[in-house]
Amino acid sequence: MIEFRQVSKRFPDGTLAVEDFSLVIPSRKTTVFVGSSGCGKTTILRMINRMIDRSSGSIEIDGEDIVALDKVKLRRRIGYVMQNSGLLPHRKVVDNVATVPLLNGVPKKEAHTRALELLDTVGLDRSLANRYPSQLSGGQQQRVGVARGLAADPNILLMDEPFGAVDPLVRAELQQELIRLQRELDKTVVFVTHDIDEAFLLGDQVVILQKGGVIVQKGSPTEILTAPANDFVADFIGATKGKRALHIDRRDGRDVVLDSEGRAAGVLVDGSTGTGEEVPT
Ligand SMILES: Nc1ncnc2c1ncn2[C@@H]1O[C@H](COP(=O)(O)OP(=O)(O)OP(=O)(O)O)[C@@H](O)[C@H]1O
Repeated sequence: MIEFRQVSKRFPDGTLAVEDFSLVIPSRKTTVFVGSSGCGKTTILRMINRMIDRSSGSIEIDGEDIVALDKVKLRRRIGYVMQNSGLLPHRKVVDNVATVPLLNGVPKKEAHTRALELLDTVGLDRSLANRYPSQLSGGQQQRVGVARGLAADPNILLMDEPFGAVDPLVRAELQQELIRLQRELDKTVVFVTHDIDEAFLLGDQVVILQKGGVIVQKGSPTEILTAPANDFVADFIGATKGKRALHIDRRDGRDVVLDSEGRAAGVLVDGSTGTGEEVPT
C-alpha cells in the first residue's frame, strides 16, 4: 500500500504543482490518475519513486516513509514506464531490458535470460532482442519499455502515459496486454493518463484530478459513472454530452444497447463475461 499524507510539492521557481494531497493506493490493484494537462499527475507519480522529492507531508510504502530510504535503491525497486519508452538508443533491446537487474548486481547471463523471458511476457518475439530501439515500431518500443519496467520484478509499477504516443489501434492492443499482465503479475500499478476512457478501462481505482493535484473524485469506474461528484466530473467523463447515457432498445428479441445518438453500441448478454453478437450499425 502506498499512502500520501498531506503532500505538497513546490518547485524551485515557486510553482505549487501539488497541494495537500492525501490518498491511499491499495496494493495489487491499478490506480489511475486522470486529469487535464498540468494538474500534477506526473509530479504525484514521480514523488513515489523520489524522482521528485516532496516539499512537505509524507509518503509511505507499506508503512515505511520513503524519505528514510536510499533514493537509488528505492528507484531500482519500483518499475517505471514512460510515454516515449525512455529506451537507451545505443543499446540493444535485450540490454535495455537487462539494465536495472545488472545495476542490481544480477550476473550478466542470468539478466539476459530473464530479459528474454520478459520479452515473452510482454508479447514480443525474441528475434527482436538484438535490434536497437530505432528498429522497432512505436508499439514494440512501448512493450520493451514495459518489459524494462518489470525487469527487477518490482511490486510497484509506475506508468506515465505509457500508451500516449502510439496510434489508437496499437493503444487498444497495449491496454488489453496490460490488463492480461496485471491479472498474471498482480502488481500495484499506478498509471497516469488524460484519457478518461483509458482510466475507466484500466483502473480499479480512478482518481480525477484538477490543478494543484486536487482530487475532485476517486472511486471505481462504476462509482464515478453512476454518481459523478459534480459538474466538472460529469463534464470530464462525458456525461453531460450524453456520451455515457446508453439506453436499451428491444429489437428482434434482443436487448440492444444504444448510444446517445441512437447508434447501436452492443447487445446485452446473460452474465457478465458472455460474448454477445455484434450488432450491425
Ligand atoms: N521542474 C518544474 N519546475 C517548475 N514547475 C514545474 C516543473 N515540473 C512541473 N511543473 C509544473 O507543475 C505543474 C504540474 O505539472 P505535471 O507535469 O505534474 O502535470 P501533469 O498533470 O502531469 O501534466 P501533463 O498531462 O501535461 O503531463 C504544472 O503547472 C507544471 O508546469
